[in-house]
Amino acid sequence: MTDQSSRRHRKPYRRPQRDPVRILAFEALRAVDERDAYANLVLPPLLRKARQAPPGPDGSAFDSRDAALATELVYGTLRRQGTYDAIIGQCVDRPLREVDPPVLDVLSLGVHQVLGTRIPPHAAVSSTVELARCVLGDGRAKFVNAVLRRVTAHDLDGWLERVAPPYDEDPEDHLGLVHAHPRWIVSALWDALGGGRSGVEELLEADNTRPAVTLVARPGRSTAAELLEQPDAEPGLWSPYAVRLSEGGEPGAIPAVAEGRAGVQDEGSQLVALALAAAPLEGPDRRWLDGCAGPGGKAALLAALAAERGAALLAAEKQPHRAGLVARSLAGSPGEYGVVTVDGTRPAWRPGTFDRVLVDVPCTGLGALRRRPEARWRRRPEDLDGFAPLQRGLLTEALRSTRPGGVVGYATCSPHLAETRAVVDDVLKSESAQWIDARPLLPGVPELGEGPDVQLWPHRHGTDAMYLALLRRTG
Ligand SMILES: C[S@@+](CC[C@H](N)C(=O)[O-])C[C@H]1O[C@@H](n2cnc3c(N)ncnc32)[C@H](O)[C@@H]1O
Repeated sequence: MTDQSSRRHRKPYRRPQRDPVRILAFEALRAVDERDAYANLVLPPLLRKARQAPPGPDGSAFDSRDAALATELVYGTLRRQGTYDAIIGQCVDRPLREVDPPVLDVLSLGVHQVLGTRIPPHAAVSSTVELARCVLGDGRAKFVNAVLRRVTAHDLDGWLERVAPPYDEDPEDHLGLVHAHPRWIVSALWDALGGGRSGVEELLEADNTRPAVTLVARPGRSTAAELLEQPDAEPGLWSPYAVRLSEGGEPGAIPAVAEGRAGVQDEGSQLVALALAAAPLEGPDRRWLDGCAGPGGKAALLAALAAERGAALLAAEKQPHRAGLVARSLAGSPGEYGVVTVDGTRPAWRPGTFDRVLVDVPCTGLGALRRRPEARWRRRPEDLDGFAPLQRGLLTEALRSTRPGGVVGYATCSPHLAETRAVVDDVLKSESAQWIDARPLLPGVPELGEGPDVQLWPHRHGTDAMYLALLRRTG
């Protein structure tokens, strides 16, 4: 064949089509993968930039439907990463670790569209191949095309039958692959929840569902009624100060939120602050401490509650920049308050200074997996060992900072038993304190277990899985 005839038969070159939604989703995945960024922090500026960009060649601008699709693609792909990796592993002829990370990100985005959305498979494949041509080049786009065609051979259930062991053979691995959680997290959640298969499946599914945006009307500064004037606003489920925005929207644009009279806060966090404030107390009730205050959500609610009864709140935080966030969150609080940068395991105040103390300690965050789609794949069981001494140290000093008869709330945003009951039980071996039954202090909230501590759950209460133990200082 002459040069001329081969040229005649070659397909004419066609430029790849740039799809701003998929390019944005790819950029977000790269940031999460390369820089260990959090998707919930990376996405908003990318979406803002896309909205401000000039319209494309066809005259279309990036609108709210594009933003919703990009968000769903990023969150869905990250959340199901472990399951998608197992499926991709069956469709490539080499170990996954030998596939370049950007190629794997494009493949995962494609698999999510094929198996996890209503986008028709052929459209999912062709849009992913176009994305690959834009961000990886034509050569690697061919590889993406070949792999995704293999993925389209089955639907998600078909693939799960192939990659997950039967439940009876290995329940944790089965549930981990079907509901996209690492095995060790399935085990830990199951231990904390107790019970049989259906409860843990409901919990794992709830972790895969994005939560509604919940607002708190800070008492004395705003009211739920004011927030309910927003379109798509509904009363919260348990907290009298909570309002849910079913459409999410832009909470920062609501005047009460912009002015700090209200905030964005999960109802579980609201309940923790409300229960601590409602715990019965004899004697003075003037000095409150939030010993782990950053970024200041619970501190702002506590400050408002303290102000209503003439008490003062000290908000302590070890990290200077997070102490700055606390100061911002408390700005405009009506009562007396202070913010200090301090290590709560070596406090600067005298023992027995406070009447009520909250320590909402650093933890694995396994109770908030629905908010952080990538977190479950990043956490390691060894992380628990890192938090253990700090959690014990902070609770010990919180008790020592409290006067006899005063109340301490120990809270975590993790239901892992090593971070909840085990910490409290250990500290009670050396500190003088007794349990307070926290359940009556969350009025109307069902299924709080046998007490005296409480564990909230996304699938039961629609909240993050917050844990709260209330203790009274006795000596
Ligand atoms: C789970 S967060 C608290 C969330 C906060 N209560 C809220 O509702 O916004 C734990 C906080 O404890 C802080 N922290 C970590 N070690 C600390 C220490 N030794 N002393 C005081 N704060 C500490 C972390 O920087 C982090 O801001």
